[in-house]
Amino acid sequence: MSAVLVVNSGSSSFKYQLIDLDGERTLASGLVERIGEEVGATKHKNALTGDETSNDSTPIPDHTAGFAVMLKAFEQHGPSFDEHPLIAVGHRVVHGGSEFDRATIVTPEVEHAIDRLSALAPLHNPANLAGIRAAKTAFPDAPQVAVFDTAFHQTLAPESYTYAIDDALAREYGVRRYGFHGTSHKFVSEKAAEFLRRPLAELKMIVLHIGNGASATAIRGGRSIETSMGLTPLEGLVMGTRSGDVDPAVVFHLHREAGLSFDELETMLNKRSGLLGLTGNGDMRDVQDSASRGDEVAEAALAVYRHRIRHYVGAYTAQLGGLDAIVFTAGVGENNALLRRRTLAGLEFFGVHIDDDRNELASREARFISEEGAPVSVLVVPTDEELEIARQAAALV
Ligand SMILES: Nc1ncnc2c1ncn2[C@@H]1O[C@H](COP(=O)(O)OP(=O)(O)O)[C@@H](O)[C@H]1O
Ligand SMILES: CC(=O)OP(=O)(O)O
Ligand SMILES: [Mg+2]
Repeated sequence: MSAVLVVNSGSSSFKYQLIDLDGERTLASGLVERIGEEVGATKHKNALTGDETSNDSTPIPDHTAGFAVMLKAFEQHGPSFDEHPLIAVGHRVVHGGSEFDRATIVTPEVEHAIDRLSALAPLHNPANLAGIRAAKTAFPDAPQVAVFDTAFHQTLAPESYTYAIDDALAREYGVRRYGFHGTSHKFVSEKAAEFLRRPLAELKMIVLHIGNGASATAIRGGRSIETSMGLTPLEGLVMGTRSGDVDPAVVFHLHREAGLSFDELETMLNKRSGLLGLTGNGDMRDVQDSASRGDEVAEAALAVYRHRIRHYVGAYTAQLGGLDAIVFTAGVGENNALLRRRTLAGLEFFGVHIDDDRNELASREARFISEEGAPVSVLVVPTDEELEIARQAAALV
């Protein structure tokens, strides 16, 4: 028995999964939301019995209180930690800066580094740290392992991670591209190679992780060589609420002309842009539904969204010097067939041929959506960041 509890903390919520690595089974999963609000909301599912519970009447002032609620759910609805003793708690940590190129056991120094990197990921790192501290209190005997979104992208070459700004300033303040969603890009690229029955070492691929947050990564021989998110998870693709690429002068212009403060602009670009900014709704399902009903604003927003993805597919094909596979993953990438088809339409000239029947097939398995024998394999590969975190945590302890 080797169970790992995986924790993915956000500022006002956390998701968790208890994973048994013998056979890689999820034993339980759940969600604690609305931390700090008047009342919290929790869900817990015992995957062994199918028993599901939820509670949305108890206030949850902070992550430590959230952990107590989670522990109680395990006690009341199982499975029990006595039968599935924890070998580790694995934490998703969004920003690991240049310090971490792999998962690591959380020591006081590591905690300190995650705290210091909060300046570069103010929305994510403080929450990740709160989760780690709560887990230490709840499970004092289990090693805590931090698995960083940035780690997989530490293989980027300087010409790919360097912003062409004042070098001394950039060095002093750690200004460079770091890249995110690395745990997912790594998991999905390995799974794609397995599915294609080809060694990862000889594959050139582009992974499109398109969820609420979205990023594209070019992977050559299993190593990340280009990725669309940058210093923070704001750069690159159009997202649910984030703008992705903009000219930085947009910030100066709106500061001077519209009188918006830097804090307001940061919030605008991170939380009120992307699909939400363009259409008033940040959820792809809703935007897609509106577009299907003929809403022109929604259709125009989707055109911007697809255009940006194609931009990266073209750029990354050039940087890879060829292309074996394009892989779609995450909430939108796995589920939105129309978006996949329209994004890659017209790319036959470089070997991309989508098979409409394969593309429309809904499935939870890795699958081809390109035509049989097409020069570029286009795949959908469901991501599983929690399983990858559990694997990396177990490998360390
Ligand atoms: N069946 C679906 N069709 C289209 N979009 C979907 C579908 N299921 C989920 N999505 C979209 O996926 C996004 C969430 O993706 P997810 O990977 O869960 O994001 P995150 O982990 O960043 O919260 C939402 O925009 C949601 O609308
Ligand atoms: C780093 C990041 O953008 O994460 P998410 O997609 O979960 O918001
Ligand atoms: Mg995600």
